[in-house]
Amino acid sequence: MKLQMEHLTMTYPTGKKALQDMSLTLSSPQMIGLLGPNGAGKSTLMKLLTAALLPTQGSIFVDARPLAKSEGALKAQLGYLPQDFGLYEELTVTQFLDYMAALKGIRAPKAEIRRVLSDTNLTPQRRARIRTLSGGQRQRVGIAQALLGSPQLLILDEPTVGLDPEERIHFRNLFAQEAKDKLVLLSTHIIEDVQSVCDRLIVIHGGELLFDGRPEQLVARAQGHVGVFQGYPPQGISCEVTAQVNTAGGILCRAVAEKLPETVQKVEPTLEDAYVYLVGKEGKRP
Ligand SMILES: Nc1ncnc2c1ncn2[C@@H]1O[C@H](COP(=O)(O)OP(=O)(O)OP(=O)(O)O)[C@@H](O)[C@H]1O
Repeated sequence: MKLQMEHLTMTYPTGKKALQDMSLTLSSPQMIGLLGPNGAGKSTLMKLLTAALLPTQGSIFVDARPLAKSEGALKAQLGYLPQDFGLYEELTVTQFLDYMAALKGIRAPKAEIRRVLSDTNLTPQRRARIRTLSGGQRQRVGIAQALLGSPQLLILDEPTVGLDPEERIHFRNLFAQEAKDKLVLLSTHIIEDVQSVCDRLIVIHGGELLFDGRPEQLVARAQGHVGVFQGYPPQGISCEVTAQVNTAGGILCRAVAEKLPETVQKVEPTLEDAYVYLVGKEGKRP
């Protein structure tokens, strides 16, 4: 599957320009992490790709056909977890998945529901009413409905929100497994979610594309811009602290900056440092 976005612009009726002239091509199999600060335009991009919104300018092609002409075909291959999805509070988990399976036209729903319940560790809750579930369990129901029918395209808007660290690792591995033969696009604020599993990262900020490439290419951009300060960085140095630790010798701060003082010990950037460096630099742009 190939999704092409050409010069996509989305301006909401309020006048807010949420995406500006975005051109990207996504092809399967691949797991792509979509990163960006709050309000960057990640959900807007995902809504455009799932035809939940129409762009004000630009075009989307699905396997070289315009999205407007292939919407039915796209939806048949799509598993989508929106950021705010409505759950039917009075249904049990199985009833809800059964309903979603019917909407998706899945032929043997029972076996498929059993599979997604097991993949999302929800088998023990299968008979629980949705209103009785915890936040993390509700999120897993959302993921389960996206996985129904093994769609070729998975679009997951912040799938790990509300999940505990153990569950996050489980889902990270599950999505990576799915991406072996599918196209998986997931948005997140959590760098660890994309660190070891995504082949490709797309970073957007203020509706514009800041970076598109492999994680190690993003890391390379921050080389020479990450240092460790003994104590807090002195006043007057424009930098962003990405970590701090208490040691026997006092506090050590890890910070990224466009220009570090000569005396600071430079260290290898992590992906998180590189992301903070990229987004911070953009935020300071006049
Ligand atoms: N329906 C809407 N009407 C007007 N403006 C909107 C609408 N939806 C989103 N926006 C604005 O568009 C911009 C991009 O929003 P979007 O939800 O796509 O960002 P995001 O990257 O997903 O943010 P977050 O990480 O906080 O979920 C924001 O400034 C937001 O306030």
